[in-house]
Amino acid sequence: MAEADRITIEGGFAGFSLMIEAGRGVADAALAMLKGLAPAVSGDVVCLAGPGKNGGDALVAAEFLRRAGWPVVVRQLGDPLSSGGDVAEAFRFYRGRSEPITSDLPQRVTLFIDGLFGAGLSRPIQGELAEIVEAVNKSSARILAIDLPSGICGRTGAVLGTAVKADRTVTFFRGKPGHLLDPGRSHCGVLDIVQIGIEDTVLQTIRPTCFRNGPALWNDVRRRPQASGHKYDRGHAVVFSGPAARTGAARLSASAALRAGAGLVTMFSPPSALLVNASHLTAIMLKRCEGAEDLFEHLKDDRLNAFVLGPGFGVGKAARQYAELVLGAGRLLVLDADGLTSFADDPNRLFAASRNGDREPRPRLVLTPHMGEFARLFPDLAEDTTLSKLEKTKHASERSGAIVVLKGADTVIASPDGRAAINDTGTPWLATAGTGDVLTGILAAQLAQRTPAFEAACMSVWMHSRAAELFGPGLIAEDLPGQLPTVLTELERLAT
Ligand SMILES: NC(=O)C1=CN([C@@H]2O[C@H](COP(=O)(O)OP(=O)(O)OC[C@H]3O[C@@H](n4cnc5c(N)ncnc54)[C@H](O)[C@@H]3O)[C@@H](O)[C@H]2O)[C@@H](O)CC1
Ligand SMILES: Nc1ncnc2c1ncn2[C@@H]1O[C@H](COP(=O)(O)OP(=O)(O)O)[C@@H](O)[C@H]1O
Ligand SMILES: [K+]
Repeated sequence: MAEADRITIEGGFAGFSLMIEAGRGVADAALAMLKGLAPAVSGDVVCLAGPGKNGGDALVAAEFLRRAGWPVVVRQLGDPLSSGGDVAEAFRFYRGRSEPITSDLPQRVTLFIDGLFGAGLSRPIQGELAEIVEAVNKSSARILAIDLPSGICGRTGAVLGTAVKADRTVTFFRGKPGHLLDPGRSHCGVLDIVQIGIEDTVLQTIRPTCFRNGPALWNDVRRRPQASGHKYDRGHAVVFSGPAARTGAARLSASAALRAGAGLVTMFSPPSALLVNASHLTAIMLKRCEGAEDLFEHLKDDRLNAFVLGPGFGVGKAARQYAELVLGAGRLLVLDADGLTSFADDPNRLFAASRNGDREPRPRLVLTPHMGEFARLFPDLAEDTTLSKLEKTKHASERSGAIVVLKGADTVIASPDGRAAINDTGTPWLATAGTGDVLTGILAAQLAQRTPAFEAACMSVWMHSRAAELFGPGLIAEDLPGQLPTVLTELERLAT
């Protein structure tokens, strides 16, 4: 953002004009929150203004709200005139009441506007400032945060000391990692992104590598059936089944793979589980696979191009051997659950198989850990409290040469080439047994259709989340594949 700001100002746009536009955007969001209330009988709109430009934005917003007829009071931290520059100008722009800030907040407040700290937060909020933040959070008034809820780190989403819990946050130009990563995301409430005069062309200079996950990132490379195509054009996905008592996870994955667009899906099953799998499968094919030699034979069919290993598979030597064989044969592999845990004692063995001797590999391996599984493969990264979830995932991807999908409410997807995406869609109903297995199947389908692996992972996470949103409350893993046709229809509509 500092760079975006600099390029814009260098291009002839005054810094204070950016602040005016930012303050106007905040005032508009405030007016939307105040809609239906009458200024004459409402409590005050209290603008908390910090010492930096975040406070400057608050002062500008305060002036626009005052002009709109609202009873506004500014509670000021520090001396804005001594800050100089745009902040001093903002202070002169504001013509209303201003008092020094204390933890003794006004009694009748309709709305707090939090302009204490934004991108410039440089240390934890402590002492009386922490008391002020706690008092704001405890009040029954609604809270609108400027740029970031004060106390949230924009780079990591972490709470530094304590942080405002906003109902709504207005940020400028683009969202930042701290808006999308927990706990920052939950402190933001509804996120509004307002344009303040910074041109999109600045991105050509800045070349960002981190994105908010969404169709704009990948819908144009999404594969779809061609008019004259046949099923093999859409790839042949394979899911490894676990033993007789643990076959459900692999079937969830396989049915998702078929729904998500793989032309064919085959389950590779140990002999003990053939009967139970056979009694449940229809369009999905079934093959016996007992040990490395069997798999080696099967891999001679080079139409089998994308594999899922892990859901319900069991931890141990078989998983390690199968993963190495599949990668060694140049196939694409989604490794999940038990497949990941099987390499806990020797993650480097997995990373070597992932690179497969290539000097500049195109990733063929996708790892889909939740935080617990991630800690088994990357214990040092998991423990490092200085790293954000985004940074942990990026390091893990670089180290392993694989696409890493670190799951959770704020799933992060990273590629060894440095690109990363944060997903902020989906519902908490996804926190239910087996939804991760469904994700592996959706992913295998995209890989089978030869979508580049990073885009395949991003789109799969998004489709999975969208399926959950469409189903709504009461979701169980089995419900997700049935929503995929609607998700695909929506994506088709967006593409045309
Ligand atoms: N394109 C842009 O970059 C724009 C930025 N704008 C605003 O500018 C903000 C960034 O402004 P600044 O860089 O001035 O930073 P801030 O306004 O976020 O705060 C920086 C000030 O807070 C102090 N501070 C930081 N952490 C503290 C703590 N824990 N306790 C006490 N004091 C602390 C610092 O010493 C410094 O004086 C953005 O968040 C946004 O609201 C807008 O004016 C519009 C344009
Ligand atoms: N609170 C949440 N909000 C949104 N998505 C969630 C939430 N919790 C979990 N998920 C998603 O649900 C899935 C759970 O996968 P996983 O942990 O592997 O479970 P399982 O092994 O039971 O399938 C992941 O895709 C994850 O991102
Ligand atoms: K703020």
